[in-house]
Amino acid sequence: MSGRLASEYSAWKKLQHIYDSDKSKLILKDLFGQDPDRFSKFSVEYASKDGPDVTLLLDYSKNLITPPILDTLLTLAKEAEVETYRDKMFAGEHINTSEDRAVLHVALRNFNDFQIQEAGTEEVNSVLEHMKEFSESVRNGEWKGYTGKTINTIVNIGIGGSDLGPVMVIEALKPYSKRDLTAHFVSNIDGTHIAETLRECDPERTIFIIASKTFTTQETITNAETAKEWFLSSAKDKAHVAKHFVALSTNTKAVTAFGIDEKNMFQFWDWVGGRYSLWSAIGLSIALVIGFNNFEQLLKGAHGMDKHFKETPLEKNLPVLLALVGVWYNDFYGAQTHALLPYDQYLHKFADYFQQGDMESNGKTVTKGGHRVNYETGPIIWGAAGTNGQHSFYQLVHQGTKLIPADFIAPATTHNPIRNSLHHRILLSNFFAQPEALAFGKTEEQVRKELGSGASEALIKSKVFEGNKPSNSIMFPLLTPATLGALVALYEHKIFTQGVIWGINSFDQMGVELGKVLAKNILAQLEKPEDVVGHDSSTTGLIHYYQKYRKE
Ligand SMILES: O=P(O)(O)OC[C@H]1O[C@](O)(CO)[C@@H](O)[C@@H]1O
Repeated sequence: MSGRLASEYSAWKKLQHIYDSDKSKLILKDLFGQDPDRFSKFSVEYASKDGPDVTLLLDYSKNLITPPILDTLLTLAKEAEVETYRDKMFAGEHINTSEDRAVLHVALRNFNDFQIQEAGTEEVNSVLEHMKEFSESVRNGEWKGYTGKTINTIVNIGIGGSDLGPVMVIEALKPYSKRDLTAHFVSNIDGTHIAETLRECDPERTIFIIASKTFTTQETITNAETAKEWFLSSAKDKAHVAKHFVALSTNTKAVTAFGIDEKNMFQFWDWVGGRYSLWSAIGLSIALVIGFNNFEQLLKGAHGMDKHFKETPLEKNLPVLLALVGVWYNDFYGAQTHALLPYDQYLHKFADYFQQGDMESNGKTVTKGGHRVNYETGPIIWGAAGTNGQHSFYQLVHQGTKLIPADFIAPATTHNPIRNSLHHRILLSNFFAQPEALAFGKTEEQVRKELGSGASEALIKSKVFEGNKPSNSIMFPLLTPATLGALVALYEHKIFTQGVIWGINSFDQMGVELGKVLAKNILAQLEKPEDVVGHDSSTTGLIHYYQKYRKE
């Protein structure tokens, strides 16, 4: 984040040299064969120092690295001043330089621990208190709708960071949820999303949570207005809006202009990036569904990981290690993607969440200093919950031509130990087997032996697994709120570390602006064919096609 080109660091040059000269020697089978202690050398167990008990095991031994490569990667982190920039972030320095903002999602889960100087941080606790009061009164039935009935449905209307975090966490922490409170999430501007959701809502028993940092996002404001119209078609009196609409935002003026009472507004601050906001008022739907105490556990779990990131030497620092092995594949092996593969159905939205978290943060081409990078930055993030992925895209991961580094994530125990944990044992056997198969493969010799003499050469070749595909494995005892908090913070800090190394600003998102501006212009031209001006022939042709069929 210094804005320097990563390729100028001497450690970067050394890594390139090692890659060029040693690549063919980096064979996992051999590396494990040569060193029986490889697992203990390349794994770290994290244990929270205070707060709720969280332990996490990171096994990064199945990576194409040796001790000298890891040392050089650590030197790279030092040269890029990861520690300095980390400390600047925690101190509230304006490391989001393009927007001149601090980056302080860590202050949302700080519980007065680190000293952070930035306007607004002193208000964090009172917003948490407001969230507590509100969520408890809805959950215990004190909060009543306009006809005096209790609330049984919440609808969060938000998009991107004002949607994905709460969706992911509520899915992940379902075992802790109040089962008689239904949560819906409306994000897409496609009217289908809100229409289908409203079909399932009773206006007398529904609260709409309008979640938007800026309160100007077209999708969110349009969906919120539609929800208000729908609500008022039953409630009639605008005064009832106060019982059914709340806002999560930094923009008081726009919230009140929309018609939401300021006392029903939950504030946050410009130093909370959208994709880092689930810990803020944006987490209100989480607190409503799992209860405030569990929400607080989530925050405390994340704080434990913040402490670890801030205080642990780089060589034992989980986010740093994940970041460094990621850089190794992304920048030297030319890997284009990184798969997140949780073997936990509750984490089925984890990859979706970190698609925004990682790709909106690190999908940049210029450094903070304005130079075009001459290396790869953020990887394409994707994934699905195991074992579903195995029956879909793992074929390519095992035998395709691409190198796909992956993180396998699993809890040692399950919230649903049905049939004496039979399902979980089968799930975990797959979780253990897949990284093993990827790393060690299956040789032609083994295949020949298995198939016997009559097998065709083509069949033999098709059954070979080249192996040597790297992965990390992350395990924890059980997916609790605090563990999830730590896990999410782990990835947040990984993204931060990579951003610092690549010299980019991980905290703006200029790349989403152009499309928004063009869409606004096009919206004004959709009425009549003669209005469609200033476009290329393809765009004009597409709009004309639409105009031929439009009905309204
Ligand atoms: O919370 P807001 O201001 O409605 O923004 C929603 C999302 O839009 C973006 O600005 C761009 O997609 C995201 O960064 C953000 O999470």
